[in-house]
Amino acid sequence: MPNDEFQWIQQLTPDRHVQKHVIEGIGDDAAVFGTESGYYQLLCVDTMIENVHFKKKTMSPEDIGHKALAANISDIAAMGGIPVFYVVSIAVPSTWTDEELHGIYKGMSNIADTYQMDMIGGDTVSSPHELMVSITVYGKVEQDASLVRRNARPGDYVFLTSPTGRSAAGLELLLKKGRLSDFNDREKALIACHQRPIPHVQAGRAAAQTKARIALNDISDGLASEAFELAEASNVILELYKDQIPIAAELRLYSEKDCWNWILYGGEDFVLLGTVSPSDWPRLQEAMKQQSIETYWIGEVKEGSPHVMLTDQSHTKILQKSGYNHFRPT
Ligand SMILES: Nc1ncnc2c1ncn2[C@@H]1O[C@H](COP(=O)(O)OP(=O)(O)OP(=O)(O)O)[C@@H](O)[C@H]1O
Ligand SMILES: Cc1ncc(C[n+]2csc(CCOP(=O)(O)O)c2C)c(N)n1
Ligand SMILES: [Mg+2]
Ligand SMILES: [Mg+2]
Ligand SMILES: [Mg+2]
Repeated sequence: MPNDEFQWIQQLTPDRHVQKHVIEGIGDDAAVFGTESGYYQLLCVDTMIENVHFKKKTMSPEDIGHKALAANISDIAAMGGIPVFYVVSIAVPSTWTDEELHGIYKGMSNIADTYQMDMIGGDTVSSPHELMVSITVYGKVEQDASLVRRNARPGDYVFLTSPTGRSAAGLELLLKKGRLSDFNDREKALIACHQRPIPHVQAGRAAAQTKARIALNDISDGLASEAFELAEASNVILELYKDQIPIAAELRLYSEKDCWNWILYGGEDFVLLGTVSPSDWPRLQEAMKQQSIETYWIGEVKEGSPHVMLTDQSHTKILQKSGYNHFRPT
């Protein structure tokens, strides 16, 4: 732990901002920024805590910083937005070194640079046991775009912007062997999905730019759970076709049971799950393709009381809303 809170804050203060709307960044009682006309403002917060979201065994300090910000950027992506600023709250136990904390901030600033985001504030406290990092992200989206969860309608198609399940498979490898063990290239790819997820900002932007009625959600708690959230918010049924759900090449080696467990319930994929009308689907696919993003058609929206169904050949079963639940961790 650093030996002076205030010196530490001073040394992590950026000396310039990329975003021109910052009026006051770190150094006063609150950050001050202007807004742009024509945009709605987006605000979200997500928290990561040691032994729940990461362990020293599973993630390096830089991974922790990267993923904490990536998870928040992913929520902005799920609204079709552009991430702009962030503020960081960190609770630090005495066992974490200056160098490790520096690593966390380096992980954040590296991914922030990718999206030209500025850190404009935060809060620092000590913690008796575990490290916690909570990031609040501010973003913006054009006022004529609307990608809210309640947008799904019967007859819509259900799509995914990438296969799911790799992060959970990577986590299992890390929990078994630890991040400093030897892994083959396939395992390394799975581990990277867990440690350094890439938020689907370009996919969200492409969806927003179609101006179509699209419901969008990012996958943090698992495909089944997030599909259920779309169903509930829109008061519809989502029917997913098992043979249309993409299986990542890196997962094909594992047992059917493990593979489908990760795909449906694993979580922390940070890819996007959405619905769109059949008439807007070709336009959406084209907009995605122009950004070199593949979209996977995985099902249809049906009328009825909200739930998620998984159809395999002609056999249909109801998918439970299982996946990650903080009050019911497995
Ligand atoms: N403790 C809380 N107090 C107030 N609102 C909350 C609280 N926790 C969650 N919410 C709100 O509930 C909604 C769902 O939150 P949730 O955290 O499940 O979504 P998410 O951030 O997309 O998912 P995840 O946290 O799994 O990445 C959001 O609108 C969020 O702002
Ligand atoms: C050490 C360790 N054990 C378990 C997990 C799995 N995990 C933790 S939180 C979460 C859901 C997303 O979080 P949130 O809902 O807070 O966004 C998942 C899938 C992990 N990452 N590390
Ligand atoms: Mg959340
Ligand atoms: Mg989300
Ligand atoms: Mg969650």
